[in-house]
Amino acid sequence: MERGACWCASDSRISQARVTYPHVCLKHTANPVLVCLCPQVALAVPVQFLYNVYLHPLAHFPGPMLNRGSNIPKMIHQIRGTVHEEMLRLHQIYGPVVRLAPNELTYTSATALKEIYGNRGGKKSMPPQTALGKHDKMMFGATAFIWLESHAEHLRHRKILATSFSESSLRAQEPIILGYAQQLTNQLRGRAARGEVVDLWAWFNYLTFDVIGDLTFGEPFDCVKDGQFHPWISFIFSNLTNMMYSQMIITMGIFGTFIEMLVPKKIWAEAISHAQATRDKVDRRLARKTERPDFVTGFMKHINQPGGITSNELYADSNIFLMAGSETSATLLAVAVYYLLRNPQKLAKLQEEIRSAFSREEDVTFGPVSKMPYLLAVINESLRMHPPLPAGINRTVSSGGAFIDDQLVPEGTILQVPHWAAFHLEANFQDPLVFVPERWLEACPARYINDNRDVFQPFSYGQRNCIGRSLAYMEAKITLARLIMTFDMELMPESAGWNQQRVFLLWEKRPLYVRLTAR
Ligand code: HEM
Repeated sequence: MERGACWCASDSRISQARVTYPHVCLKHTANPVLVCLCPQVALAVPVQFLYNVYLHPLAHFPGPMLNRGSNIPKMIHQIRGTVHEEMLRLHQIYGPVVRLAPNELTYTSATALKEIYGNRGGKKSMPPQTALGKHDKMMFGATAFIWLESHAEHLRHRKILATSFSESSLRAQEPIILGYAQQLTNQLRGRAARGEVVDLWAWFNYLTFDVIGDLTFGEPFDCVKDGQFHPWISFIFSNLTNMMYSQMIITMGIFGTFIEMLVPKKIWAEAISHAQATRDKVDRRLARKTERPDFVTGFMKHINQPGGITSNELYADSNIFLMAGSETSATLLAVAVYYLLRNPQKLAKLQEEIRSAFSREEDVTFGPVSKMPYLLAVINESLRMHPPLPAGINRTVSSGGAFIDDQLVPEGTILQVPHWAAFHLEANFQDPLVFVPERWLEACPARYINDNRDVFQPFSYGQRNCIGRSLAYMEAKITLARLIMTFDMELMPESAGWNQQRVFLLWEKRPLYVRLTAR
């Protein structure tokens, strides 16, 4: 194609240009393309905007005019990492339902939460945004169960995988968790003895990644032992950020496809080599005949059996275990430590509960810690203050539409209950910005008695809620109790505002600097 020539000039030029699109377009023909498209775009954009604001089926839902007309305001906040704060601000102004973007509504009521994520009393449940899993097939030959649109298919996976997350499986897995928790305190004891300040955010990630890696693949990643991140973790982190961009691209429709074509080849190559490494690890685990109680032991007999799951499906599901089960749990632990160190009276209460119950760290096991009310209250309040998935999970209204809080929402609308915003609204929680574990105690102070506990679903709700919820509580209780048992902790001044983080699907990763003193 000649430099400066227009694609619209002839059909053959169009097809030629499309074949070599990324190079031709970016280096030589960007201006002519824009020249050709400009009049149409210039006309289409305001027409679409006016349609969205005044004639769209969601036109009567409240929200700022710019959000009602265009995806751009939401995207700006997503790119800046402030979408969670923006959703809180909008709900404070407009109430429990807000039109965040032309085709998106966000809700903060418990009734809406049940309708959006729940089983809807026999009506068709709402599927997740399945397009996010569209690259799974290319990487693993199957889509991970979390993205499956069909509820029947999701349920087939879920029933089989759930055997590895049952109470009895958890009890069998406890020694693996205890082993890593012990390794963590040993490592930290060494650093405390040398007077080093440690980044507990990183150490919690080492721990949770080791635990989930070991339970998924039956072999260690040795992050805690080596005191450093495994390259696998950086891939997961960058993959999560990519998912946020994918989500944005999907909402852009045809423009999204255009943008997707510009993704550098290096990113695809990295994703494919990561997928290969996942497959190799799963294959090694399947070839190993062991009764060690990891996830695979629980569902081994269903793999490649009629009505079971195929090994391709297992590759994709294993990838999800790693992504869903490591960073989320590390966030919870880091948040709990941060808020305890900022609130010495609450820390003292927890120290009293734990230190009066045990005389040695080795005695801190799940049985006794699962009966500690203040420890549970601290964990729940940490999940409220800083939910690991701050922006909520999207669902799409299925055929026939849905009645939510007495209003009809048409088919195809994207919905969510944004966790951070819902948990920080004064309409839902008294003193929402204050860390008050007592609100979760049975003997709840009168001031907090009317808190809207039903909207507090940090692990989501319904058939697709978090399968690893009990595992996450177990890991958090054991690790936190062992830390409190073993060390006194002091927050370093450079981490004083650690909770002020941006959100890119998950929270921005920032070091949590703490000085530990062994007791
Ligand atoms: C504090 C820690 C955690 C939090 C806050 C959390 C939260 C969530 C949320 C909000 C969902 C979305 C459910 C939905 O789509 O409605 C989810 C799904 C999921 N989580 Fe977790 N999670 C945590 C820990 C874990 C752990 C330890 C695992 C262990 C492997 C895990 C595995 C999964 C899986 C596999 C799904 C998909 C479930 C499905 O589609 O049926 N999560 N989690």
